[in-house]
Amino acid sequence: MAMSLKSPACLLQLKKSDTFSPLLRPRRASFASARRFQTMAVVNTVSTVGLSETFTRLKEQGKVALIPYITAGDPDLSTTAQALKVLDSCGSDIIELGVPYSDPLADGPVIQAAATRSLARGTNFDAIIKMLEKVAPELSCPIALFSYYNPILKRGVEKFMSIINDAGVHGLVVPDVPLEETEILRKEAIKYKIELVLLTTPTTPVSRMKQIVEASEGFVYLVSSVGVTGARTSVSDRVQSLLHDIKEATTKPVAVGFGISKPEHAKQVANWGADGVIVGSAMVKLLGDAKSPQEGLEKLESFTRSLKSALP
Ligand SMILES: O=P(O)(O)OC[C@@H](O)[C@@H](O)c1c[nH]c2ccccc12
Repeated sequence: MAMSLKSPACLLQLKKSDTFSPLLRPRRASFASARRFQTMAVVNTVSTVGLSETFTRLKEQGKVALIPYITAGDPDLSTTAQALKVLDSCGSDIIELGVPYSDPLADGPVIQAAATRSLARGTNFDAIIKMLEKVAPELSCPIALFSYYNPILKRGVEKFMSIINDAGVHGLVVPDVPLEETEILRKEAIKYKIELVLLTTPTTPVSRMKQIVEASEGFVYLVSSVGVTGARTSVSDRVQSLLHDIKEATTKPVAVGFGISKPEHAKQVANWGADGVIVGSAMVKLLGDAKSPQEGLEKLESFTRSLKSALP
């Protein structure tokens, strides 16, 4: 669908969008969300498949997944809601939505600043969930929520999984959960049909990488470089050998993140055999630097399209 945010009609289109892509399947739902789903059915909601099925479908089509990350509530939650729709309608295959956290140790300055802005506006988990309950049924691509471990523990693992499942979330990425503690998360995630994505890095020993890929659901997150998130001028060519090693160990899809900020980076990583490409800081920067939310959304749209067109 040719989509531009130039005209207000576009936002109208976004609201009416009932993109029924071949990826759609009746969502698994708890009773509560099933009831909500039935009542919503009249308003052209779309339903999405989960992370691993998305990768399966893309692989059948010889395509590589584009996976943007944005921080919820930056610059505000209503812009986040629109950004999710823009990302969805401009070619994203999975969207990583970050829950802002006060101590984002693995994040570089761009995402740290986004989290600070969002928290300063009063963004909290309940408000994010409320927004998702409204927006998720209108998206044709699945959401993978991104949260640090502490907020999950504070709310209670089972409660957290149940809440995000009811809100229509399909996946969860927790960058700072030690592998030894993933068992608790995994058990509850499986119970609530949430795909728990685990991360492996360039310094992860092969034996530990094998445990991680074995336990990871949805896809394996390969962190491309040591350090924190943030756009790099180039993507380390070590990624090629890391992808090779992981693909020797598993048939699960592998998506690469960290530093990817240009279409040529995305193309390079796809050529090295990645099943998905994750872009965060570069997306977050567009929204954060924009003079207005509208300008941020327009820049997000054209950047997403440029990345998508660089991928098979
Ligand atoms: O920002 P980058 O360099 O494009 O990397 C993706 C990253 O933003 C996203 O996946 C993410 C956001 N916060 C994180 C913390 C740890 C690992 C990954 C992340």
